Amino acid sequence: SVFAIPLYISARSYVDLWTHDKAAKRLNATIVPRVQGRWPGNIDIALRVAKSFKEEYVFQVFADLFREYGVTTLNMRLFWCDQMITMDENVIKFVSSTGFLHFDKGIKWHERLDKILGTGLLNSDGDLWKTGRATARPFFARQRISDFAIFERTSTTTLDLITSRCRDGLPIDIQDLMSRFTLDSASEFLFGVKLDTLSLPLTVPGKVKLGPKGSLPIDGITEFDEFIEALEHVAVVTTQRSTQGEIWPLLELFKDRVEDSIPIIMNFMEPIVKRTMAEKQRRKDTGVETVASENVFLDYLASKTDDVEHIRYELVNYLIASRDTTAALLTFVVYFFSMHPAVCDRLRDEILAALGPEECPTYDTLRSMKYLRSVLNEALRLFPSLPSIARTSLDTPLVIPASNQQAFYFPPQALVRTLPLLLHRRHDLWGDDADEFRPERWLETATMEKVQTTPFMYCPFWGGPRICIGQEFALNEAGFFIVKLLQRFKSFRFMPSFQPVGSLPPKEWLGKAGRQGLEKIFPAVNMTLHSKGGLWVYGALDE
Ligand code: HEM
Repeated sequence: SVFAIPLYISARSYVDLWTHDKAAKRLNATIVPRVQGRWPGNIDIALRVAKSFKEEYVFQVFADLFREYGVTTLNMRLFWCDQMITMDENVIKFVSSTGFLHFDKGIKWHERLDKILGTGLLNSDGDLWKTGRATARPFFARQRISDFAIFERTSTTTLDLITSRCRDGLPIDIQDLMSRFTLDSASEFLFGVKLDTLSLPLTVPGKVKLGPKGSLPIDGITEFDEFIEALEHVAVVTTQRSTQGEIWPLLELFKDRVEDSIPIIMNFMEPIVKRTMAEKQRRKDTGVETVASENVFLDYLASKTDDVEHIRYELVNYLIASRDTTAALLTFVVYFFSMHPAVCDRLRDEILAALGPEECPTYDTLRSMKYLRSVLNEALRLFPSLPSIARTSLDTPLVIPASNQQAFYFPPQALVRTLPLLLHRRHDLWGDDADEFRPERWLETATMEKVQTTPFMYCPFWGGPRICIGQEFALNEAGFFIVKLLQRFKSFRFMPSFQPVGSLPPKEWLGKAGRQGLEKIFPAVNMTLHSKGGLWVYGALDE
């Protein structure tokens, strides 16, 4: 029986490949080039991917594989199963948009994430997704998300923290601060609760260690740190599971690695949801028909359903979807300010000309600031907060239009990992300066025309029916914060000596091709993109 297992796997794989080759021929389509590893099941490739995620520049392994095969879509065939990777704008268009109905998140996604994301929007498929999206859509209408009062409160607290550090002549971990800023803003918007994580003790310069994503205090953790650590641990484990492919359940045979984190996250949410449901009941008993607050997502959800568990999951989904993504965008913008002072100056000029040193932006002023939008676009181009988005094809084989007049055969139940990060850096689409941070490109007719005719060459918010529902909210939040930031600070200096040990890019990166040779930080992925060890910067006040 020991020999029967590998024999069965090899035979099944052989039959699969033969069937796919035949089907592709019948449909007059091309087989997606298959990676030829040295070990059975391409186990060497799986190990190479896992190692690269830990040690190399972000998605280096995928970029290398595309280069080695000279293509933009590849089948890695990990553990004898189809696993596509693509940075082809036409394939991404099909998966997200024109062929939307032929894909879902897939069984493997659900195995990895169901325990944490449950019935929430980010995690759902089919009718559950349709209902969740239709329920949430009116809430994200323009008039609700253009109320900037929350951003004003949280921005002021955040800026005061940077100011006080700066007056002491010390740097601050912007990534940590942005996570708190977006968590406090999101929690007010989503649950109507001021979590006020900005008022909890900050990490102290020089007294930090490398955490799962950013910096963690060397000594003692607070309840907030425990919650954040649990959220981050889940992100780390689920990302590792995706790189381990089919074998992750085997590696967790004796212990589910998110088992301890989930109760911490749920216990954090429990009292918030319970309070809202009790308030709903109280209002009902006294004959009040209206919701507690029109502008709070939890109240809105509670008016639509009594399913407490679903509401809890929905909140976790929105919290995860909104916090780290927007925090990543803001972190990378400040990183670029520190690397490109001229961009920071030009943006400051635009802001001060439009609003002076104090006035808060409105929805309309934000729209009118073209350079601000260019800076956000450019940061999301080079560092899309979600650098990889996966889908699985349903039960029918597909013919997918790809670039270069090709049509690819896609087998049923195949995982496809789309890679906006690599797509956004393709020289053939973005030009020879694709790896450079140059917001001016967004003001040039050539770029705008290209993006208009090839919209899927830029998709930081994904596309099609599942495009990010919080896109407007995120751009308003980020735009608002940057305006306030540059009204008070004139420049930022990256302070590598304060980064925790093991978080800086290795010396060998210097001079390497692409962004790898330019980077002063170590960009890494745990669900969302982040800077390993945080981003310690010193802000110079305009005084
Ligand atoms: C810069 C910030 C953001 C970026 C780059 C971003 C990007 C994305 C992307 C790429 C997706 C598609 C993911 C997938 O289908 O697997 C997505 C989905 C989603 N985003 Fe965002 N997002 C951001 C901010 C936000 C905010 C602020 C919220 C909520 C207030 C939010 C809520 C969601 C939700 C609920 C989904 C799932 C939508 C669905 O499946 O129908 N996002 N986001």
